[in-house]
Amino acid sequence: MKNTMAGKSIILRLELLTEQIHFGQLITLITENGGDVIAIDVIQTGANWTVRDITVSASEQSQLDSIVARMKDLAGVRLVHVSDRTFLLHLGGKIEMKPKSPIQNRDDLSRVYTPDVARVCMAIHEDETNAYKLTIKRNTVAVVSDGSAVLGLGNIGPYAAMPVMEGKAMLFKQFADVDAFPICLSTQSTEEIIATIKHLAPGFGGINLEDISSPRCFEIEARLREELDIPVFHDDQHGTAVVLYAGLINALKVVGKQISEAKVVVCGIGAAGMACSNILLAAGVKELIGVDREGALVRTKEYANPHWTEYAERTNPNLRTGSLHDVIEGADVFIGLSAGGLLKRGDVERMAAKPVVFVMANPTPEIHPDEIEDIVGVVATGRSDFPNQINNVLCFPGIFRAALDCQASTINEEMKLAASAAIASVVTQQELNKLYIIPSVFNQEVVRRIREAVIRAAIQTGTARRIPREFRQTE
Ligand SMILES: NC(=O)c1ccc[n+]([C@@H]2O[C@H](COP(=O)([O-])OP(=O)(O)OC[C@H]3O[C@@H](n4cnc5c(N)ncnc54)[C@H](O)[C@@H]3O)[C@@H](O)[C@H]2O)c1
Ligand SMILES: O=C(O)C[C@H](O)C(=O)O
Ligand SMILES: [Mg+2]
Repeated sequence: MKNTMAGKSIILRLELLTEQIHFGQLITLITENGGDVIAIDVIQTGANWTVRDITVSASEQSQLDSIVARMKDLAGVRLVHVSDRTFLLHLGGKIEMKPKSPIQNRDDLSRVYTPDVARVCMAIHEDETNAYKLTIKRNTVAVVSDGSAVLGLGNIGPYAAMPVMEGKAMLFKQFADVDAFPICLSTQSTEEIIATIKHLAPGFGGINLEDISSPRCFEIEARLREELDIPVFHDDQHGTAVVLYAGLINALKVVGKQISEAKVVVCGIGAAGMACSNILLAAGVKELIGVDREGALVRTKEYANPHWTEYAERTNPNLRTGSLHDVIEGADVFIGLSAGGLLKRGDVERMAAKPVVFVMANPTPEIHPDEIEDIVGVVATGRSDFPNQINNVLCFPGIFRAALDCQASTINEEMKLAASAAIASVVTQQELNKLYIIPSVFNQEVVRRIREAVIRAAIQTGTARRIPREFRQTE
């Protein structure tokens, strides 16, 4: 399994004093440290100095790191900056807003803006449901984070969370043509987050909560679901659960096990771990053990986190106690939604035969798949650079496409289960194998099937406020 991780080439901007350093010395330094010079661009030159961009690639990040470190020590060289393709893609942000039609003359101006726009405003004032017809609401989702649990990076704050939220907005647009706005809030107060989202809801057809740490995320979502009439969906909980269940349906087929007989250990009972556990219980898992920082969650213990106490009531029927290392013995399925590096090869060796190991912490999984590939039935991660990417990106574009198209008032359990089944169904029986349990996000069937299945579920459960044309005859 090859890890083709992005970022193995960098661009070094160097200011060189030409009397002190020869270009050949730089090339030697780069090649001696395992790098290849891909391109050299002259940016500026003076009488005895020059500024150049040198693009260097290497097979390992550590080689690039040592090239950068040694450059810094060279006399006559000033390292102006180092950028890589990933950073270049982020310069100035990743998305922009564009008008749908140009404003070319006064007539256009008076229609899109005052005075004519006033008639449209009044049409909405008279009937607020017209907002779905006459504003961006029908196709727009707010991706809202407080920066408190960004990927597996933790509480890095709202500014640092923006690249992830911009990325989600890109994915919404590319995969499902949903217009999404990244919104990062400078508060981590539950009440302030709830109030802020309620105040900004009028312009949106849905709210995608993202990377808000547990347990606050549970109350924030529950209150907003109650108080708003548009879908509120905490992606780290439900998007992850939908995709996890889709992956597990297919992984269990590969290893020939039944979900009702599988012993499942979930590590990290935060936002994602809680929702994934809930979907697994609903799907019929009987022996489910949650593990977090205090070891296996068990009802004979007291927890400061009331969600863990409630969780322990519903899980761990055999009252197993101890660390992850202790309770993983004999498990058929491991699901990691905690932090990088927590799982050891020795733990996987002690699982049942043909174990299913979903190590979904981002960006660093609980164990590197290469370390266990030879001893697992199926291994999956959350990343796009390994096979079997169990990532909520497979769910959120399609589920919101469906919710917007039928103006769903909420996204309920039936809609989520329909989405899981739709994702799993994209992989045919003939295609299914250890390295292909879940479709690629680039597979266009994914959004199409989720949309269809979820709209049907919304219509059947009465949350659809609009029946899209193609569903009208058949319902
Ligand atoms: N692949 C995906 O689609 C996907 C989706 C959501 C979250 N995730 C990943 O799952 C992880 C958790 O995300 P979240 O949103 O649930 O965050 P969270 O902060 O709500 O939950 C993380 C949980 O892991 C626990 N944890 C952390 N370190 C631990 C340790 N050493 N031992 C035991 N438990 C530990 C925490 O106590 C917490 O309960 C992150 O790495 C995130 O990137 C992946
Ligand atoms: O953003 C992702 O790649 C998945 C998920 O939302 C996460 O928080 O890790
Ligand atoms: Mg997330």
